Amino acid sequence: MSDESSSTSSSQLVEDFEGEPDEEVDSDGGKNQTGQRGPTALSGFASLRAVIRIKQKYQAMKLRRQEMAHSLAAAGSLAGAPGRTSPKIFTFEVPAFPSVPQKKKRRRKRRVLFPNGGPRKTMPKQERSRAMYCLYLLFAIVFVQVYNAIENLDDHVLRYDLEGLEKTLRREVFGQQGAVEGLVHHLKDYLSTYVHNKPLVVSVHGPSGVGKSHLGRLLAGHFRSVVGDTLVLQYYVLHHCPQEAEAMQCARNLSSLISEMVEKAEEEEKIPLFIFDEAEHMHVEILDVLLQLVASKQSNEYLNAIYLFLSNLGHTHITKHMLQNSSSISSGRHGNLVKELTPILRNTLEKHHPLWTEADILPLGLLEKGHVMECFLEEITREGFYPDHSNIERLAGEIEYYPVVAGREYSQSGCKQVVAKVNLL
Ligand SMILES: Nc1ncnc2c1ncn2[C@@H]1O[C@H](COP(=O)(O)OP(=O)(O)OP(=O)(O)O)[C@@H](O)[C@H]1O
Repeated sequence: MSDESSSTSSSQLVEDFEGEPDEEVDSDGGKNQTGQRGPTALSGFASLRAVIRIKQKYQAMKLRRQEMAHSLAAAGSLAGAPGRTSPKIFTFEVPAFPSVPQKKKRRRKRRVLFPNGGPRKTMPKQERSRAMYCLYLLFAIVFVQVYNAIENLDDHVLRYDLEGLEKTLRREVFGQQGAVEGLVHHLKDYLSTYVHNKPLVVSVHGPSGVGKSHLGRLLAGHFRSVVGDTLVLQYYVLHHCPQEAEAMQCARNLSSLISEMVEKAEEEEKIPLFIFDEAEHMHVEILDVLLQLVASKQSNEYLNAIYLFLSNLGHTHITKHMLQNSSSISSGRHGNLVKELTPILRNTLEKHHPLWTEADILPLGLLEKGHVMECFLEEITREGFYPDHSNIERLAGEIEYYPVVAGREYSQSGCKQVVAKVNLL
C-alpha cells in the first residue's frame, strides 16, 4: 500500500472529525458548553479526543485492509492463479499486490539427542553381519586357490622347460621357424593344463632332407632330459618292424609297450613322448592300434601323452605349393603356408588312414640354398674342419636345386646330402 493513499485517508479522517465536536458536546448534554468552560481547555480536550478517534478509525481501516488482502490471497491460491486485483476503470496506477507472508523454513538440528541416563553419550555401534566375515573368508580362499593353481601350472610348464626347447629348436633347425613356432605352441597349449580330454597328436610332413628326423631327435633329446629315458619312445618302423608279415605282432608289442609307458608316466605324474619316424612306411595294423590308443577315452593315462608322427606323406603338395607361391612366401608367412596346406594335406592323409583325423598337421617347407650352407657350416664345425666360406659355398653348389623362382633357389634334397659330402672331405 502506498504512503500517499494512507496519508489521504488519515487527512479525510481529520476532516470528518472536525465536523463532529459540536455534536459530541451536544450529546453530553451541554447546550452551549463553550460558554461554561474556558475556550482553551475545551479545544485542548477536544483535539486529544479527536486524535484518539482518528487513531482508532485508522487502526480499524488498516485491519479491514489486511483482512481483505488475506481473503484475496486465499481466493487466488484456490483458483490456481496469483491473486490480483485489477481496476474496473482504466487508470495509470500500478495494481498493488497484497504481500503474502512466507513461512520460514525450519532448519534441522544436526546435533544427535541421546536419551538421558545412559552410561556414555556415544554413537551406537554398527553391528556387522557374520555373513560379511564369511564372504571375506570365501574371497580369501578362492584367491589362494587361484594363485596356487596358476603357480602349479607355471611349475608344470617350467618342468618341461619349453622356453629352453624353443631356443634349441630355433638355433638348430634352419629355415623352419614357422613350423618350430607351431610345434612349441601346441606343446605349450597342451602342457599348460593338467586335465586333458585327448592326447596331443602332431603330425609333421615335408619333403626329404628338410629336417623332420632332425626335429624329432632334438625333441626326444629334450624330453629325455626332462622326463627320463624310460618315458620317451622313438619308433622307426623300418628298424623295429621291417617285415610286413610280422605287422600284427609288432602292433601288439607296440600297444603293450605304450600301455606300460603311460601307466608308468601316470605314477610319476609325467607326460610321455612317442615319436614315430618314417610314418609313411607304417603298416595298417600298427596304424589301427595307434588310432585306438589315441582315440581311447577309457582312462586318464592314455589322455596324458604326446604323439609325434614324422613322414613325407603329402610332400608333393608341399613342394608344388612352395614353387608356385614362392613370391608370396617369406620366412614370416609360415602361418599362411599352414593355413593353405593343411586342408590339402588333411584330405590326402585321411585317405591314407583315419589316424590323421586325430592329428594337428604341421608342414615343413623346402630349404633354400642359404639354409643348405648353414647345414654345411654346422656339419663342418662339428667334424672339426676349418669353416671356410668359399669351401662351404662350393659344397652347397654341388647340391641340386629347383629352377630359381622369384629369386629363390630351393634344394631338391634339403640338407640330406650334407653329412655324406662332409664325410668325403
Ligand atoms: N632344417 C634343417 N636344419 C638343420 N639341419 C637340417 C635341416 N634339415 C636337414 N638337416 C640336416 O640334414 C640331415 C638330414 O635331415 P633329416 O634326416 O632330418 O631329413 P628328413 O626330413 O627326415 O628326410 P627324410 O624324409 O628323407 O628322412 C640331418 O642330419 C640334419 O643334420
